[in-house]
Amino acid sequence: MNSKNITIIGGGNLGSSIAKGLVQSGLLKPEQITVTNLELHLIQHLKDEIGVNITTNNLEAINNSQIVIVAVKPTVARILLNEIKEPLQKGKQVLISVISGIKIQDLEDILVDVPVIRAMPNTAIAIQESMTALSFNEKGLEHKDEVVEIFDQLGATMIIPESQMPAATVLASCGIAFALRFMRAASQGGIEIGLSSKQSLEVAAQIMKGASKLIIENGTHPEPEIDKVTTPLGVTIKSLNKMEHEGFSSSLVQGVVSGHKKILETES
Ligand SMILES: NC(=O)C1=CN([C@@H]2O[C@H](COP(=O)(O)OP(=O)(O)OC[C@H]3O[C@@H](n4cnc5c(N)ncnc54)[C@H](OP(=O)(O)O)[C@@H]3O)[C@@H](O)[C@H]2O)C=CC1
Ligand SMILES: O=C(O)[C@@H]1CCC=N1
Repeated sequence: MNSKNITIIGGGNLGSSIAKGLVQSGLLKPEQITVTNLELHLIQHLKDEIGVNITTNNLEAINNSQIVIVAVKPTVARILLNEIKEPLQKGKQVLISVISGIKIQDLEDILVDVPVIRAMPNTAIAIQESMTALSFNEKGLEHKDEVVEIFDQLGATMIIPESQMPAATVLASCGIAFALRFMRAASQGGIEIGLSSKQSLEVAAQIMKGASKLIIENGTHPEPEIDKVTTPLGVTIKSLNKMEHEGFSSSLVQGVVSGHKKILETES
């Protein structure tokens, strides 16, 4: 990896987060990373804060790179891919698409004979804590090790068949927003029972970190961990039962399924 350059096309929410994570990881030097955008002033902060190259010239950036990450909105994806297909087909750069709802076949229809990987990360990639799902086309598989090496530096990585990509999009990528909404709701509850807004948020963030680490580091399931907290006749079970009466788990499951239906419509 040390000698390769990466271009990120589309320095928006996710593209900028990927650039930040890459620099923080130390896997590449900032000068090996180029971020492009339609308007340079919108990504000037990346040059100022993390020292990566910035440009509006997609073709030049691609020609100077071996790995190209495309992070534009689905609505402009096809136009963009048609604009950049020539240098990609000539140079055989590895193309990593984080665009949701655009299948490998759609990418291959435009980019003939190019190694293609679909990656579905979340914005915690900026701090190397993403959950990233990866699917490869046949040529992309030749680059599996180096692509996994990159995303392993940026959090946890899961290789999945592309048929699971809609599910991974909802749970891994949208899921960080679901978790943050839980955090906000918990902290609002905290304020109502007497903690300051600052205290509430600090507590809510730390309980989520603690809960995550318990599961990730111990390899256990949430339910036995919940059992350890629920004292008979106690406070926790009173709160949990009220939450469940109000549809807590059910609303989360339905929300996830609803997002899945939406992405399946896009991918069909
Ligand atoms: N945000 C997230 O958490 C996640 C997003 N994704 C996917 O990643 C993609 C990007 O999402 P997100 O970062 O939120 O979107 P943003 O709109 O924040 O970022 C996309 C950026 O690409 C720029 N852009 C558009 N056209 C071009 C072009 N031709 N050349 C260079 N840059 C261009 C846009 O500029 P302008 O605004 O001026 O149009 C914008 O700054 C989407 O396809 C999304 O589905 C996947 C997983 C998680
Ligand atoms: O909301 C969206 O459509 C994108 C895809 C995954 C996360 N954000």
